[in-house]
Amino acid sequence: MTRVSLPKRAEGHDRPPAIISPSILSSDFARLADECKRMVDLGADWLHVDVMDGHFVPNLTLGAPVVASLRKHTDAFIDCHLMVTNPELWVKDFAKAGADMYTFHLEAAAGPSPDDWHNLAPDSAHQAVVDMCHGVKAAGMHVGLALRPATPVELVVPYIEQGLVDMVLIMTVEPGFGGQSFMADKAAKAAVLRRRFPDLAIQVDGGLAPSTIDRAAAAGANVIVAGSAIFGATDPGAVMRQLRESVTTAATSGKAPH
Ligand SMILES: O=C(CO)[C@H](O)[C@H](O)COP(=O)(O)O
Repeated sequence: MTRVSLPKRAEGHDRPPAIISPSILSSDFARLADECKRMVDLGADWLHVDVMDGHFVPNLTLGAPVVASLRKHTDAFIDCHLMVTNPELWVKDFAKAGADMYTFHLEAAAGPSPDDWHNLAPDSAHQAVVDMCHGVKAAGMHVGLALRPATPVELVVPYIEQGLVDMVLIMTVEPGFGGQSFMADKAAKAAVLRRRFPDLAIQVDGGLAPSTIDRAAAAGANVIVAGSAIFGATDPGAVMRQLRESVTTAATSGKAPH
């Protein structure tokens, strides 16, 4: 059983509520527990933990032991983004550490070779990805499926249709580093999913800020990850309120996602 349920779409809204998930990649790791508490006190819904293995992406961050330490200091929903090859290796460790969401990359789960995802058919589910989804669920976490900027969004549809996925993460920068520029055309992928799946949690990650959020909100994203824009602000609470307001306004505008 997952520890916390995902919030549901309210009547009159065209998507589930806004969820703001500050990326701790931009925090002071030496003061991680305090930084996370500060974010939650200022209005963060989730805490986004970027796990990088130096292989799937050219950067190294942290693993399950850090999540386990953090869990001792917070009850907040811990939203883990695994930018790793072989994501199946770490499912049990992250579940034991207290992670709530385990988001892995379709490209990493599709097969042993980094290019295997090119062979996925858009209209059928691939067994390795299905097995990953079942494994994460069985371990008691929510299932997130992430896409690199170049990966077509249609590839995730079969897994959503089969009820295997709780959230899709659309990367709006090349994964690996905080502080990059937002790719607006990648945010538009959210509209493809939102038109078909009004209740799906759709996360966007990379370059989100008050200056870019409207594009992601118009496309139908509701889970917003932001690192540098929140941690680098003099008033992080105000930034989180702006991000939330943009998503809520778009969700009740009656306009089709675009
Ligand atoms: O996944 C990530 C990088 O791979 C980060 O979560 C993301 O880039 C957030 O940082 P910023 O908001 O500064 O772009």
